[in-house]
Amino acid sequence: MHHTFAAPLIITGANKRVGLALSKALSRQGYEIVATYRNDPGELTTLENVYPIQADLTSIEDRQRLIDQVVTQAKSLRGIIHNASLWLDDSLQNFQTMYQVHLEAPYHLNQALEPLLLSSSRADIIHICDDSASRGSKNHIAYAATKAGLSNMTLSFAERLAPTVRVNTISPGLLIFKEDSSAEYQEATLKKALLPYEPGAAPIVEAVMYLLQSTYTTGSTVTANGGRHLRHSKNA
Ligand SMILES: NC(=O)C1=CN([C@@H]2O[C@H](COP(=O)(O)OP(=O)(O)OC[C@H]3O[C@@H](n4cnc5c(N)ncnc54)[C@H](OP(=O)(O)O)[C@@H]3O)[C@@H](O)[C@H]2O)C=CC1
Ligand SMILES: Nc1nc2c(c(=O)[nH]1)N=C([C@H](O)[C@@H](O)CO)CN2
Repeated sequence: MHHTFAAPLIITGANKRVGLALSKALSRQGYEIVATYRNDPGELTTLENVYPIQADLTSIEDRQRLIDQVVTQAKSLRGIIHNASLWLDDSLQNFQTMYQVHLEAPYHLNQALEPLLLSSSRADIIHICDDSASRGSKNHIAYAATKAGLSNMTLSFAERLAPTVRVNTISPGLLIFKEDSSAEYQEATLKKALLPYEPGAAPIVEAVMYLLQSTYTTGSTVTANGGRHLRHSKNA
């Protein structure tokens, strides 16, 4: 990245699915985007005002390289959207990996980039979590626990960085099925919400657009779960 930024937005895990939709929508709104990816930048290289940077967020060295690049080439920081994530089955190894991606990386980046965030006239940190953080998930215990930790960090960073930096959680239910998810799994999942359809990235894009322009919201959670939290007899 040899570009000098005024005040970019960092989006992690930006090369596919929700992260890519965010990069497209926000760059179209005029934001400069630093878009991190792990393996393949994909379409990111074709987007105007989007600057891909490779970083495996489980690696402290990769994260430090990302931080050093941003600090060197940006005058301030409009914000950080922590989207990168892995939805892994339960195992100790997977717990450690999701801890690194969902907790250690956001903590590391928020702390290290605090001076750049505070030098902005207005900055936002957005933690993309999961509805299961507030109710648990018997088949994804480690995933839900690490997402719950990320949601808790919203409270601490919101208090620490106010009023210049707003810090909020987005708590989605279903967004986009994995390509290999079965028809049976998809049917069962859709029935769990009052709004029984796969919404795609739109709930996140809508919530991010709201938060980036909000005047009085910090330390809060924007829930976009299709009513998943309500028990409803017809599909219970
Ligand atoms: N999809 C859904 O239905 C739901 C999603 N969410 C949350 O919404 C967000 C977006 O979801 P979705 O688009 O499905 O996410 P994905 O599972 O598609 O992954 C998002 C991105 O995270 C990146 N990533 C994974 N591990 C690492 C790593 N070690 N270092 C750097 N990047 C990494 C992936 O990169 P790579 O290309 O290398 O894999 C990918 O680009 C996530 O935070 C997710 O937890 C919450 C509820 C439901
Ligand atoms: N990083 C990811 N997190 C989650 C995903 C995903 O694909 N990547 N998917 C889900 C499920 O769709 C769930 O919301 C419904 O079964 C959860 N988190």
